[in-house]
Amino acid sequence: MIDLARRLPPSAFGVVDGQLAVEGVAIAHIAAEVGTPFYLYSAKRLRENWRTLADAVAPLGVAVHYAMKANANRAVVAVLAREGAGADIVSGGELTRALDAGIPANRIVFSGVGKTDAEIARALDVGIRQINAESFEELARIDALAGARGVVAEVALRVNPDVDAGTHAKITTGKRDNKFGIDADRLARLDNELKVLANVRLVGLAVHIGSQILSTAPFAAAYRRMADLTRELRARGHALTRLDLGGGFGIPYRAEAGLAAADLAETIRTTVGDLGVELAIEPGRSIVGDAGVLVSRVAFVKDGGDIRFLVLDAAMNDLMRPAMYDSHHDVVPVRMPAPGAERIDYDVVGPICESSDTFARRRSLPILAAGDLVVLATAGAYGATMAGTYNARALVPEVIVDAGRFAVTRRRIEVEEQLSWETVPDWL
Ligand SMILES: Cc1ncc(COP(=O)(O)O)c(C=O)c1O
Ligand SMILES: N[C@@H](CCCC[NH3+])C(=O)O
Repeated sequence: MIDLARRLPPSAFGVVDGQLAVEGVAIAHIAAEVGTPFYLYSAKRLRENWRTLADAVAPLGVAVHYAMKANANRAVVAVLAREGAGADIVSGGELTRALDAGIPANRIVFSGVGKTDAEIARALDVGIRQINAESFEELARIDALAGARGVVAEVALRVNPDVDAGTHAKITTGKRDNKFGIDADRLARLDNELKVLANVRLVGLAVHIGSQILSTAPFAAAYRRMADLTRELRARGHALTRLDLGGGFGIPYRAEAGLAAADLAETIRTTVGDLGVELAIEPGRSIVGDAGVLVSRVAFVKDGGDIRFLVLDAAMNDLMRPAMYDSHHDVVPVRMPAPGAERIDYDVVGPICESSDTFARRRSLPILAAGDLVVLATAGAYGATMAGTYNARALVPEVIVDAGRFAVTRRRIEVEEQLSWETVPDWL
């Protein structure tokens, strides 16, 4: 129905009085109160995405651990916690945020190649469900820290299955030359390693091959590999009862189809469904991606001769993905153009002094003027969590809408406040 807004899910985004609205609330109204740029999330869409995935895998008994790195906003995680989400965390900070949102410790798993002693110790102290260890070195460290506490740590071993996920090179994680997990053919070492690690109980294996994967084939290959390895290790006497299948389920950023939850469920069923283990997945992007947009105002329309630049007040520090991965985000004007209105090509850029501060090149859009609002669509995942303060910019606010109400869930952190984070030593 909104022809410009292919990536704005109609259950959350619509047009009211010729203006883009979220859950019936005019985005221009929120922008007038909050100031631009800001992230805007729909609680309704978060719940919808959660239920679509959780319901699809429920018949297989799959636990869903939301990957906090995609969006760790307090209100966003609280919405998911109330839906019954567990969490996949990669830092002590994410542990704090997961617990704060009300996710029970026994539904939290901890991934990551470089966990610190303090992070492991805290995870053990609060009693999380499982640590996903990524190396034999980490296994030994967990053993020592668990021993010092008189507890036995439940650990899954993340395996690198050497599967090409067919995604962007910067977000692939399951190839042998990636830093993640232990090579499957080095698992033979486990038998001896575990003999001397009395404070670690190996409960299962874990895998995560990358992000924004749009076909089931790489998942099927990785999951089959995990099924084989689980059987092999069991045959060697390891009592494995769990298998963590990771996340990575791709969503549409342009015209492509996302990975359907039903297809994922079917892939899980046919590859690991009969393994007799507790299964889990770790979705991030597929839960929050299309539930959020970045709202920005046009600062200038600059005539650059051959190129017309749409200079926004949002920049790469607010939404890093285009600069980092050349990723596509639909740019959608908040005021709907008249049918048949003229369109021209713009390079959509931010104000930062880097050429990579470019959201889109040669993007066909209706004619826009300084002061107009636009949204960058599909920005709910890896948007605010990857934002920074480059060029001494403010950290942008985050706003959540639910059933016709909106609230600023993180306020803008102005540079004056950022100054208070730092001191100048008096001996300098
Ligand atoms: C271990 C782990 N689990 C889950 C995820 C979530 O991935 P996605 O947001 O693509 O679902 C990631 C990020 O790629 C990850 O590194
Ligand atoms: N940050 C990446 C995804 C990486 C996922 C983390 N393992 C993105 O925006 O697409």
